Amino acid sequence: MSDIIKDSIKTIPDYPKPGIQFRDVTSLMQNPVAFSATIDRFAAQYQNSGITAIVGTEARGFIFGAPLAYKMNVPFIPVRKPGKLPRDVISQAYVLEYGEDILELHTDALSADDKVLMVDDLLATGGTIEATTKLIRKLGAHVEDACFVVNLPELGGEKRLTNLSVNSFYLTEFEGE
Ligand SMILES: O=P(O)(O)OC[C@H]1O[C@H](OP(=O)(O)OP(=O)(O)O)[C@H](O)[C@@H]1O
Ligand SMILES: Nc1ncnc2[nH]cnc12
Repeated sequence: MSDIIKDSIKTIPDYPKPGIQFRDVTSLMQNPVAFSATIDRFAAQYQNSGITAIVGTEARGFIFGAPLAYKMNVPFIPVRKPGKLPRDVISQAYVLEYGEDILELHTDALSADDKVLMVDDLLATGGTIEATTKLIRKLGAHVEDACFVVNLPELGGEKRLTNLSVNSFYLTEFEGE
């Protein structure tokens, strides 16, 4: 069956390293019908969910998180790579499918009253979203859910989120392709 979201995502073999099948959402963003369908499907999933803030992780989490926050009329909170946020921050180290890094969040961005939806383009090993979950919880806020355009089930991120007691939602999956 044709799926406008999955069909609009290109796969680039051996990028950025040999053995990685890179699922490229820039081709989805180039297609306005696919891009708006993506944001509309996330918004439909979370309408009436009581979400008070959306957290998106640099860089591709910004691309989907900011329009969703606009559509849901809630704040958009960026989680950024080190040294990019100007006020007081908390930090969290993490490991990726092809490297390692640190993520940061402004200390005044969230409070204990917040019910947070995390948004990213893709779930692979789950390292990025686990680090983002830890940052949000360090501020005392509640992680309500995580949503992704793409899940790569073979890389184990979904299991990692289950272990963290975080519900997850995906628009499409690539498995053995
Ligand atoms: O589940 P994981 O194994 O953590 O991988 C998924 C993360 O990797 C990619 O970001 P990347 O760190 O490549 O940065 P970018 O968004 O700046 O391209 C992607 O946008 C996710 O955030
Ligand atoms: N295979 C992959 N494709 C696109 N982005 C990614 N981020 C981590 N793994 C990825």
